[in-house]
Amino acid sequence: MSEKLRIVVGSDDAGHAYKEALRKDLEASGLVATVTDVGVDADGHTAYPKVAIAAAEMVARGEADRALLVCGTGLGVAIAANKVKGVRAVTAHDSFSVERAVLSNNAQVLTFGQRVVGLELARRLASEWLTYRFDEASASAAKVALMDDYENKKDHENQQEAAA
Ligand SMILES: O=C[C@H](O)[C@H](O)COP(=O)(O)O
Repeated sequence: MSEKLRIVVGSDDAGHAYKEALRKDLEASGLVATVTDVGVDADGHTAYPKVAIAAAEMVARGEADRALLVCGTGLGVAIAANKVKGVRAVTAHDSFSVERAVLSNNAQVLTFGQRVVGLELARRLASEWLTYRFDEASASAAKVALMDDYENKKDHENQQEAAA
């Protein structure tokens, strides 16, 4: 396996228990370089977009390699993280999707729903997720690049519009 990952974890109150368990697993795994917890704490009522965007921005700035986020369904944190430029976030509750999220989509963000998936499955999926690395030389790379191209093109158009 290639070098150890820097991972950021986060959740809203609906995902707090899983986030805590997953953070402890990551810390104990010996397979990650750093684990950064962006909240929420046990009494936290921070809305899921705030936590998800904070984590995704760390990935976008290059301060973390990946993020693992939990809310009630996993959906809200994925939607919010995907608003951050350059970030690809997916909700995945099965082994094959977790594998393809990395190997096909180069998704840096994986999300779980505490109200959807069992804790032991989430823990297993997170440990599998750690073992995958996207191959920039794979046939999937050109497909992922199409998303970046679109994002960059829209950015450029918006900048031109703003300057006009
Ligand atoms: O996607 C959103 C999450 O499931 C969140 O934890 C719960 O959001 P809600 O309280 O708006 O249903």
